[in-house]
Amino acid sequence: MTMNPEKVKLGIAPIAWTNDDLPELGKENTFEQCVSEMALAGFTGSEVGNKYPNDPEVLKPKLDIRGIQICNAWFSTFFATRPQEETIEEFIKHRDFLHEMGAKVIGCSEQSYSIQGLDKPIFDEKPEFTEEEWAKVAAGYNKLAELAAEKGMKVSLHHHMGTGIQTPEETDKFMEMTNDDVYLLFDSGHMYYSEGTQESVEKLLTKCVDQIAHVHLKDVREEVVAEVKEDKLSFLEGVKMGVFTIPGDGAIDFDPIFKILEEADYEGWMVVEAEQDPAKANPFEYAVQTRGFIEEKTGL
Ligand SMILES: O=C1C[C@@H](O)[C@H](O)[C@@H](O)C1=O
Ligand SMILES: [Co+2]
Repeated sequence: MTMNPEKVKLGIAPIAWTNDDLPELGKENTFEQCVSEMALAGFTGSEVGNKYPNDPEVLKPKLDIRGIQICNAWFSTFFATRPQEETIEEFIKHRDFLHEMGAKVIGCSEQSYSIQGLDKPIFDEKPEFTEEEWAKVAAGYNKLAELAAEKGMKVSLHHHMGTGIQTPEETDKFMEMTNDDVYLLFDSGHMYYSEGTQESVEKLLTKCVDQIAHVHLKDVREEVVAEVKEDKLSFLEGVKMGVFTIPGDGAIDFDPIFKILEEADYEGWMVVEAEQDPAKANPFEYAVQTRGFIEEKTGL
């Protein structure tokens, strides 16, 4: 199976070098080492990490010289629990920064009541939204889509472990409740982690594929998921133990994932986002390994 390199671009996230959610992981890795190794491993896109210069005039030349483009950056929304204007105000700043950097997509996650950064068992205490909260979230994202369109950009929702939009049913509900200009950021690792089956990943992907604006590729180590469940561990404890890994190194079969995207004529970025402890999983070596895996599977 081959994917069209004119349509599908490959990026990698800085989270494997320095983890912004767990800053002690990879604190020794510098911004320049990170982006140099991304380029050396054969990637042309990156998301934005905390160590990246936040002035586009400083950041852009440092990426241009390495042949790297910014394709997205995480944005947290709080529509269920805070006044809409608060999220909107922050979103406009974020949108304008990404627009200046040349990105076309803004990947957002609804973080009201999220436990992803808390010391709570990830499989037992995820939030559930009331119908009233769902309505606020949907209205908020419809507004973000309009604001993104002002700059020719797309807003996309990242379904995420430990949030109110984690499972296939919740993701589906979100997509049904929002307008057609609200897109999905599909993350293979989060869907597999939530449901534990290849089938659920493929089913959601097939159902939503025409609404996907951005893809995060990550794999899952099933034996670590079992420990997380058994010992009632938090999301970040799971990350430290290696619940996520690079595509090709875990339980997920990526052949059907690439096939579904290709058959739907997916156009956009696929970003390897495999957060692990860099002391145990050398980020450059893992980047090179997964770049080879993706080339073998897709021809990209
Ligand atoms: O897109 C993501 C951003 C990270 O901060 C997050 O926790 C990770 O798991 C992810 O998928
Ligand atoms: Co992700």
